[in-house]
Amino acid sequence: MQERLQSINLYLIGMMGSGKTTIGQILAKQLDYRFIDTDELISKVANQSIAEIFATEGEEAFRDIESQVLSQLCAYQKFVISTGGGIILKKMNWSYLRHGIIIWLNVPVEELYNRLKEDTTRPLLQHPDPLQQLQTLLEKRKSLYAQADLEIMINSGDTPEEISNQILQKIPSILKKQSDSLN
Ligand SMILES: Nc1ncnc2c1ncn2[C@@H]1O[C@H](COP(=O)(O)OP(=O)(O)O)[C@@H](O)[C@H]1O
Ligand SMILES: O=C(O)C1=C[C@@H](OP(=O)(O)O)[C@@H](O)[C@H](O)C1
Ligand SMILES: [Mg+2]
Repeated sequence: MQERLQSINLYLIGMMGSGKTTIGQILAKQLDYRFIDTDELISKVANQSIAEIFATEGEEAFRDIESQVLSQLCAYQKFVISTGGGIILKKMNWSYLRHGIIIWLNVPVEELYNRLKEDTTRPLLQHPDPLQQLQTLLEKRKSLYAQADLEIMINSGDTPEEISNQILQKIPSILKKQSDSLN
């Protein structure tokens, strides 16, 4: 599989709580790839948590840093890159994501809510009705996530290891599609 992948990066996209950060680390180990999480890198570069960046500089400033970080990452190879849920919002970001294989972790909104209801680190969920907020965000973003090369439908109860294995199983079909389109 590593040989067939030819060091191409894998980008995980999807809603907050879909497991991008968790599954990206497992997938990277399985592929002998390096792992990076855009949020983690942004936090390091800004020397602030994501919540602090939203509070002090606002979402737009965060989105600009997110784009810059992504633009630099696509120069590297052999990375699994877990993104933040809103990375798909900027059109420009798609030109960076398209350097690699884009994988959408599609998780039902009720499951996202169960995972994140006690979480205080996602500023967009600090809302009087977080379930409604997740539904609204997904409605706005769904057609963008659907532009991924691969959609992984996740049911509650699927473990991160199972999901990572499912991704590994499905990657060859994407590589085939890509090589067919070059012929
Ligand atoms: N397959 C899974 N089953 C159960 N809980 C999960 C699963 N994947 C992730 N989680 C949990 O959900 C929360 C959000 O996961 P995270 O990887 O941070 O998602 P994201 O990066 O997409 O926001 C974490 O508490 C994580 O442990
Ligand atoms: O969906 C979003 O707009 C966001 C998702 C977060 O990352 P995760 O998807 O890893 O939670 C983080 O980038 C920020 O809070 C904004
Ligand atoms: Mg994350």
